[in-house]
This record gives sequence, C-alpha cells and structure tokens, in this order.
Amino acid sequence: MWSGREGTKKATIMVKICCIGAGYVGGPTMAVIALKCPDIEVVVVDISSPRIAGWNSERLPIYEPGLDDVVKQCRGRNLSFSTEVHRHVGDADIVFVSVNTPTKTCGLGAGKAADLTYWESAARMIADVSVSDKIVVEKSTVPVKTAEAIEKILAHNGRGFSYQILSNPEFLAEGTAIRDLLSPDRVLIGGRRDTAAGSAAVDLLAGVYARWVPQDRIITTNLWSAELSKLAANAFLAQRISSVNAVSALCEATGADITEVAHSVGKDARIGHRFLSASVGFGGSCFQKDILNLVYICECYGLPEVASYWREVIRINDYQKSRFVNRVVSSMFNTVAGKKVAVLGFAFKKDTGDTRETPAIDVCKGLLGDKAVVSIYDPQVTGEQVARDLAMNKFDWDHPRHLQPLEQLSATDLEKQVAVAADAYEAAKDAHAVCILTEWDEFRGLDYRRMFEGMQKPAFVFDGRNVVDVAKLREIGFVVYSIGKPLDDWLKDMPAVA
Ligand SMILES: NC(=O)c1ccc[n+]([C@@H]2O[C@H](COP(=O)([O-])OP(=O)(O)OC[C@H]3O[C@@H](n4cnc5c(N)ncnc54)[C@H](O)[C@@H]3O)[C@@H](O)[C@H]2O)c1
Ligand SMILES: O=c1ccn([C@@H]2O[C@H](COP(=O)(O)OP(=O)(O)O[C@H]3O[C@H](CO)[C@@H](O)[C@H](O)[C@H]3O)[C@@H](O)[C@H]2O)c(=O)[nH]1
Repeated sequence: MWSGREGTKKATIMVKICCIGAGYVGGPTMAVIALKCPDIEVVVVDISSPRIAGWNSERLPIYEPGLDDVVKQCRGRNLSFSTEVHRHVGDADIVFVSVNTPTKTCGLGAGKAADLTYWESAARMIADVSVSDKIVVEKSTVPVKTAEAIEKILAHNGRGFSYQILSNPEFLAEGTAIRDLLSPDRVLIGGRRDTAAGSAAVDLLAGVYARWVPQDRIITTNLWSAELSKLAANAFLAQRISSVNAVSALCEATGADITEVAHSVGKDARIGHRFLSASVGFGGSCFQKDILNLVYICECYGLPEVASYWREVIRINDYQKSRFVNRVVSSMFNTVAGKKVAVLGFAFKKDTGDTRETPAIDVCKGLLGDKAVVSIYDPQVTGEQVARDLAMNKFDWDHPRHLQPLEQLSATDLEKQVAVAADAYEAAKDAHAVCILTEWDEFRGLDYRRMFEGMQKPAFVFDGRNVVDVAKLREIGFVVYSIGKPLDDWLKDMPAVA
C-alpha cells in the first residue's frame, strides 16, 4: 500500500481507487482503469442515487460506444458503483475528483469563472472522512492554481493525515471516450516533483496508467502546467472550429466551398486535416465553459488583450448559430410563424446522447422565438431531455440533475410548439423545412425523395453539418443550404447577418 507520509513508493498491489463523480468522465475513465488493472479495486461514488442505480443496471446512464462491454467485464469483479460516498472515500488510497465545475451564474465572475462549489465540498468531505493518507487527483477541469486551494483545505482540516494533490486532466472526447481512454494521445500528470512524497505520488499514478499506456505518452509536469494545459488544449481545439466557421461565412459570400478550402488548408502538415469541419457551431459541456474560465483567469491576472483574444472564439461560435437561424427564417420569406420545421439531431455531436450546450438548443430557441412549430428527432435523445433543455437557463445544465432549476419556456408553450418524433420521416411529414443539426450517420442515408414528397412546397433543407449530397437534393427539388457551400439562386439574395 502507498504511504505518503514516508514519501516512498511501495508495491502497487492492494491499491484502492475511489472516484467522486459518476459522470461522463468518472464512469468511463474508472471502467477502463478497472479493465486494465484487475488487481486494483475501483469504486465510483456519486451523490445522485438515480445515476448510481443506472451504472448498476443493464441500461447505463450514458451512451458511449464500447462502454457497456467494458463495464460488463469489470462490474462485480474489481469495479463497483455506490452512493456510500464517505465509506469508500475514507479508506481509498487514491481519490479521483471528477465532479461538475460549472460556469458561475451569479456573484463575482458570473458568466465566466468556474464555480468550484462541488469541488470544494468534495475536498472538505475527503478531509472529514479520511482514515488514511491519500493521493487526491484533480480529474475535473479546474482553473489554474486550484490544487493550491485544495491543499489548503486539506491541510487545515485533514486531521493529521498526509495528502498529495495531483492534476490529471482528462482529454477524452464523447462518442470516442473508450477508444480515447484505451489509446490516449497523452496522459498528463502534474505534481510536486520537488518533494519526495510528491514525486512518489506522481510515480504511483503514472504506474497505474503505464499498465496500458506507452511510457512516452505519459507526461509529467508541475501542477500549474497540467491545470493550464487542459484549458489551453480545449481553447486551441475550439479556436480551430471557430476559424473554419468564420471562413465558412466568407465562402457563402464569395462562392468558395468550405470543404474544398478546409481540405486545401489542412493538407499543410503544419496545420493538419483534423478538426476542420465547418458546422452550425461547436457544443458540448467543455469548450465554452473552459474558454470562459480561461478568459476570466486572464482578466484576473491583468491580461485583458489575451482575454479578448479567446473571447472571440466564443463570439464567432454564437455568430455561427444565429447566422444559421437567420438563414432559415430569411429563406422562408422572413417568417416561420406557424410553420413546421423538422430538426434532425439534437445531441451536440454524433454517437452520444449528451445535449449539454448543444447548438440545437440555441437554434431551436431561435426558431421558437420566431414562432415556428418544431419537430425534433434524435436517435439517442429522449423527449424528456429535449423538454428539460429547452426550459433551462444558460449554464444551469452543468449542475447535478436534481439541482437544475427549470424556467423560461412554460410547459404549455413547449407542448404547443415542440414535438418529438420517432424517426426522421415522421419529423419531416408536412414540414416546410428540415434542419440537420447533428451529423448522425443515418442522416446521410435517408430517403430524401420520400421526405420531399411528404413536405410542404417549396421544401427546404438547411444542413448545419454538411452531411447531405447537395446536388442530389437540389435535383429532387429541395432548396438546399449547406454551411459554407456555394448558395443556390434562391438563397443568394437573402441576407444572413447575425
Ligand atoms: N464530459 C467530458 O467529455 C469531459 C472531458 C474532460 C473533462 N471533463 C471535466 O470533468 C468534470 C466532470 O465532467 P462530467 O462530464 O463527467 O460531469 P457530469 O455532470 O457528467 O458528472 C459529474 C458528477 O459528479 C457528481 N457530483 C457532484 N458533486 C458531488 C459530490 N460532492 N460528491 C459526489 N458526487 C458529486 C454529480 O452528481 C455528477 O453525477 C468537469 O470538470 C468537466 O469539465 C469533462
Ligand atoms: O471539426 C469539428 C470538430 C468538432 N466540432 C464540434 O465541436 C464540438 C466538440 O466536439 P469534440 O471535441 O469532438 O467533443 P467533446 O466531447 O466536447 O471533446 C472536447 O472536450 C473534452 C472536454 O474537455 C476534451 O476532453 C476533448 O479533448 C475535446 O475534444 C461538437 O459540437 C462537435 O460537433 C465541429 O464543429 N467541427
């Protein structure tokens, strides 16, 4: 067993790992650790009993390709899910903290800063219930210097036990989480290498990952570099999307084709071809939240120019979403009031049921604001989830489910204006337009002729993900708009400004 007080690394057998937070990160990450380290006991705990019940059932609480299989192999062997938070945290050797770190909605830093309420309460709880020394691992994405705050909480409340804090940010993307965890580009571990105990803690955690990750992909840094690298990586990724989306607007204005431009640009090995797909905008629980967090940190350190540089990445993303809504409304004679619009795809990307910060929410709210009647189909998103999302205030989604307030759209408004369809054909029946907002593979192979026949005329397709064959659909008779593609005559004179 590891002993922090002695500052030594003994045998790594008999280690117990406990992860606080059984979400999109905690669940899959721990499942893969359990799979690759059969001699390590891994327990995932959460304050949400429905979530834990889900992890213990046949229908896992999140949809992620390959996850069922990994959980089935380990659950009941060396992987378990529990609401007995105190018991399992108390005697674990390594405690991962993978709780929500939402954007603050009120008070100092509202709309930008990370809300560390859940993090701090987890840290205080660790101090309260510990019966042994521990390595505490930041898995959540946190502001730079959070480790210092956690060290202080544990030092002042830790009742004599020794704690080593490590930063081990997670880089998995949803939809490919299992693949990313099994074969990560890198594992990053930040710690206090300058102390014997800190160094031993880094080595111990690195030893866990080394069971399946090649040594040259395990990077160790100081704490602040690890914390900042996570925010910087997401900012760089999101910046690429905002760059390609900004160019997509110029393509539409000039007759260039964004697919051709992105291909030509990405052929330069220094730029690379990945992450250059123009879209209706990026979504997901991380990009916006983490960039806002970065912006706030820059402001706090007196770097307003750097803050405004990163803020533009979000501005372009918001512009892209409202530009899309304006395209839809202006193309349809400047009004969608009372018109049925089919929305294909509600998740923030394909292969996930996650709708956090999905561009579909903003697009649907924009269309509903113009009094459209919206019929939504997504293969992985339930009607209940759609209703919650459309009734929720900005940023409220990133709190444990039972703490999310619901306001904005009344239930009657929702019932009148929003329906959820069983498939794409039902969504499009009698509709004036189809909007494609998620790039699900099945949307590529739909029978668009059949759809066209059941729709009002002129029939429109607004493709926010460039999944349809534009020429084929135009041949069928659709008026087609596809992000960043040359406009057809119908759309050419329509203004699409935000
Ligand atoms: N989703 C991703 O793809 C991703 C990837 C990398 C990093 N992250 C970061 O990881 C963190 C977690 O993200 P997530 O998507 O897994 O969130 P999530 O909302 O899916 O899961 C967080 C879980 O923590 C639980 N929780 C909150 N406070 C708790 C407490 N005090 N004790 C026990 N459980 C508690 C919640 O009930 C919830 O189930 C965030 O900081 C996020 O930014 C997310
Ligand atoms: O070329 C692209 C690539 C992505 N997207 C969109 O960008 C968003 C985010 O996609 P992606 O990054 O694939 O998914 P996430 O699960 O949000 O993963 C990001 O956020 C995680 C949470 O921090 C990080 O761990 C991952 O490394 C980082 O990729 C989605 O709406 C995508 O549709 C585009 O519009 N164009």
